Amino acid sequence: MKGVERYSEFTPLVLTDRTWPGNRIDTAPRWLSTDLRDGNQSLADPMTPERKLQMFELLVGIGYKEIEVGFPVASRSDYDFVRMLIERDRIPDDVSITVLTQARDDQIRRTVESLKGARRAVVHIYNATSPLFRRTVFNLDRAGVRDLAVRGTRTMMRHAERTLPGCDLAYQYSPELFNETEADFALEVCEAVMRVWQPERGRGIILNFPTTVERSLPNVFADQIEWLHRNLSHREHVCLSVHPHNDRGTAVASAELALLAGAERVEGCLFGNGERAGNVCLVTLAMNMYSHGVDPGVDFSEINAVRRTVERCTGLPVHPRHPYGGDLVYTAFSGSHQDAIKKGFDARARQAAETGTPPDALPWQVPYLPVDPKDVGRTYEAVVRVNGQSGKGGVAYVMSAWHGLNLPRGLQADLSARVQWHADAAGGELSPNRIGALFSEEYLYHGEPTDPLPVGREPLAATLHVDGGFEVGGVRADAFGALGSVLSPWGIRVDVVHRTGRPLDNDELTPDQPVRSGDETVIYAECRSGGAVAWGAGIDRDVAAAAFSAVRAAADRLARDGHLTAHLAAAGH
Ligand SMILES: CC(=O)SCCNC(=O)CCNC(=O)[C@H](O)C(C)(C)COP(=O)(O)OP(=O)(O)OC[C@H]1O[C@@H](n2cnc3c(N)ncnc32)[C@H](O)[C@@H]1OP(=O)(O)O
Ligand SMILES: CC(C)C(=O)C(=O)O
Ligand SMILES: [Mg+2]
Repeated sequence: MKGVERYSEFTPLVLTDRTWPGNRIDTAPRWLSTDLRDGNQSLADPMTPERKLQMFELLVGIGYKEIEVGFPVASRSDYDFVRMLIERDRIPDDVSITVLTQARDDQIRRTVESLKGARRAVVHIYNATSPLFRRTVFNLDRAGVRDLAVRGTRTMMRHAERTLPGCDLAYQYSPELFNETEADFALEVCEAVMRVWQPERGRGIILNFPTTVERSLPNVFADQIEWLHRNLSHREHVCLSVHPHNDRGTAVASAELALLAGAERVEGCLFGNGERAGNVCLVTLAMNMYSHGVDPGVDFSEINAVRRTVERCTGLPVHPRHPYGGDLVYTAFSGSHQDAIKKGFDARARQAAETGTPPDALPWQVPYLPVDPKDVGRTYEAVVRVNGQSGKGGVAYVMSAWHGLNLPRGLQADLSARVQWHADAAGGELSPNRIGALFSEEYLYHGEPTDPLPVGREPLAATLHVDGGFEVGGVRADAFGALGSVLSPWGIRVDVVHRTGRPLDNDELTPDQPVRSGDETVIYAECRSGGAVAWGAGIDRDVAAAAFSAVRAAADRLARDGHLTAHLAAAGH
């Protein structure tokens, strides 16, 4: 690509004895949501006070205990929002709010004032430390930039002592552009800040290391974090926090590798809102942990509701492919995915029946679905959607999940071919209702139950597949004999009776016009005559009527194709 020569490789810190690759994430970190600060400051139309409050309440409801609520000196409304939370007592006792300020005396004073009356709070000061910013933004050398941080910390402490008596106040410092700062200088600034703050038991400090503009591979960031983790003094009183941005699309990986490397706290936004390509997505991080069996300590069991509120507050849509929360992330359109998903659900139903364990209590092992959609409040119906790329597994899934019908394998293939033809012709997706209607048109008998069978030239033999138990004449009968006797007056030879699989749980059926409505017996008839094969289905509370309808539907199809027997005529039908 033209212009590539204007860019240079990022020069990584060389840490040859790194240990983080062998570590595991087995507990949740401290989370901080910066939706109301970094998220908000990146919006063309910042949130109104009402939306900020909705967002704040959403975050509290999800379980976040540390929430950055704004940059009070940025605007009157930012300041007033902080005041409103405090004065109207909207902050739960176990939640700590954070406010951000530049390392400038006037700003710090006003920021501290915004917290008057708060029971618990964090003042967060930042200044850039990287060579580019030292040169371009501040026109200061290393010592000058270090002094900005030191002076800011002093100003904050002095002012807080007078202004915030009785507030359980914590301090956070961020060397902005940490990832582009020489490691020794980032450490020097943090150590200088700590000499002022004097961390000790009960008086910790949060040192927050941002990839303000993500520039390197995540493993490089992890090396930087492990180096700090080893070299920071007062380590037991330092909460080592990270604040990844997503400019290279690897913010989640940066955060996760940083946790392996010693980070204890992560700052980010829901669905990755935030400056440019966003802050790290807190939903993805939490759900990645959850899907490994680690409780993230925050609750996304109603992910659609969370998404709707975030979209309303930010005015930004969540992408349909966004991990865990997008509209399409639990949906397969393609045949081989659908086949595997259906088999996974079938295996789960079998395992539940065999072990007497409720399906929800079984370990989650369904192909192509990294988490159980129900765990985030999504449904099973949408995991399969059918278009021209779908196969028989997908069609069978729709018939089972939406219509309560477990089609035998041969019928799955037969219906699938028809569905595919229609999907291709229509050029898009076929809805479950459309597939149900197709099934009904193709395989159900819609005439009078007493209509005679059509007359053909060859004998008619039927293999019957029965879904649901049945009785004949009030007696629970042997399936083969019973159905044989039901159909023999019609001159139909019943070869074999199979049982099809158990339908999915009824609560997985939607009330939206399913083909099967209740406790009927369903019989599928695979009828052969003169080498031709056709399928029919019958659904009825009366097993004889179901069997007749199924065979009759199949016979109609054979007759249309000219294959039915003279022997039916000879039998008087
Ligand atoms: C990576 C991040 O997300 S950082 C957070 C960014 N968020 C925001 O900036 C949102 C809120 N900001 C604002 O509303 C405004 O920028 C204000 C109110 C904070 C400050 O406004 P102003 O003083 O009018 O202007 P501005 O932001 O351009 O200030 C730039 C000055 O601050 C200095 N400065 C910038 N950042 C810092 C910092 N962290 N610490 C100390 N000084 C800083 C600059 O060097 C510059 O100084 P100069 O005027 O001597 O050249
Ligand atoms: C204020 C700091 C932490 C920040 O948002 C960043 O560097 O991205
Ligand atoms: Mg940021």
